[in-house]
Amino acid sequence: MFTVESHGFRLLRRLSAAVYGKRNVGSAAEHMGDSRLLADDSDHMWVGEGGGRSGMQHTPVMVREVLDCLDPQPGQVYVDMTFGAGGHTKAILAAQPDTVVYAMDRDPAAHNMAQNMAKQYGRAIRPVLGRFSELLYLLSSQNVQENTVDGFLFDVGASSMQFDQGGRGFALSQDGPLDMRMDGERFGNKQPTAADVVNSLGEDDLYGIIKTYGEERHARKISSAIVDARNKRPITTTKQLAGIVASALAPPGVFFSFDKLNRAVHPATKTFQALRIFVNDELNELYQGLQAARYFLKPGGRAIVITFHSLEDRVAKRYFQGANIRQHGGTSIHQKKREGDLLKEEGLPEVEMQGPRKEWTILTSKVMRPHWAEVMENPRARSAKLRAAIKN
Ligand SMILES: C[S@@+](CC[C@H](N)C(=O)[O-])C[C@H]1O[C@@H](n2cnc3c(N)ncnc32)[C@H](O)[C@@H]1O
Repeated sequence: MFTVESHGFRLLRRLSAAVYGKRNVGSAAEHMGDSRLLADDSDHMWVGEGGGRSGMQHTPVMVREVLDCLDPQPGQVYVDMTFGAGGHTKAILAAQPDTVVYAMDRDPAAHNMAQNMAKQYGRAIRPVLGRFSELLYLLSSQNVQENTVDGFLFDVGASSMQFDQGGRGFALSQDGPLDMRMDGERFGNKQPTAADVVNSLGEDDLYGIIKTYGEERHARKISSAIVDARNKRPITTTKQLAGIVASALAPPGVFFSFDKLNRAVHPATKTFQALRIFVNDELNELYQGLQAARYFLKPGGRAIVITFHSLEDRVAKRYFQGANIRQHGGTSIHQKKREGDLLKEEGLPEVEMQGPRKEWTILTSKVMRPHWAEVMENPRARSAKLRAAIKN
């Protein structure tokens, strides 16, 4: 299982160091464009991707529920931790124009959008470029003090804009360099790409990533197929990887699962998701972001987290419950055993437990899901889960 400060985190740091020292695998820029192996190379937006047609702007999810939970009041201060295309930020400002929203995103393209939007909204939008894990530094350097913010919103994962640009390497539906970094540009060539991961890590590590972050039951077959393929030539494109995974699992053209909306799921969907989560260290980022948000929230301030994946949801749920995120709770004994075997913890410091006084009052005793009408309108919303809590 994913554990904060876990195997995955250390593996990523090790790989970063290796990439920083020497780029010895085909870089994402060496785009070779092999589409032969992909079972279907039509311009179809596969399940698990942005959920809209190419070129579409990101449609914000669960806007009404976000506003109900935040309940914005005049003079309040919010942090939109995942600005994206600014849909939620705009909704907050439309509901209550007399507020200030710090609009944060790690992706420089999203940050540019925030800067452009700020030109229309003036001081109501304050763009911030960076990661959740940098929040303490970033907000402090804008003179935001401890216990002063009224609300934080996390709408995690990747945006439709990220999926829609083949050149960024997130999408199964479009050929492009196998990159997947949300903020690769910020760190030059030092941060590992998905191509670095599939070409450099050992088979067991690949298995661990695909199994853990993709919750993929065919992880062993896939990791072995990746290693076989890369021994012939480096894996550098999204279509190449999608084809390798599809060929490992089924004859080309055969899709054996369907989503809730009865749409075919590409066999490589979970592998792509796993690589994206790993490359961007998404689970550790969320956990660190929640901790930093707590520091800045006023007592009575609210934190809202929208997730699209059970592992992310588990981080939010357990964090609000005050559980020790490094402990394996809330899963079956078999899952605990599998997860424990998969990623063994190494004596790292314990995360602080909630003391006798609860740190959060949970607003969503039952996780909130989007209304079916929203899902019909915006299929990307189908797996969204919203949790909200008040800082005590
Ligand atoms: C689902 S989109 C958010 C969409 C947005 N709510 C809207 O309405 O347009 C998620 C965004 O969060 C950003 N993001 C993901 N992880 C992040 C992190 N650790 N730190 C900062 N931004 C992050 C991504 O770059 C992406 O733009």
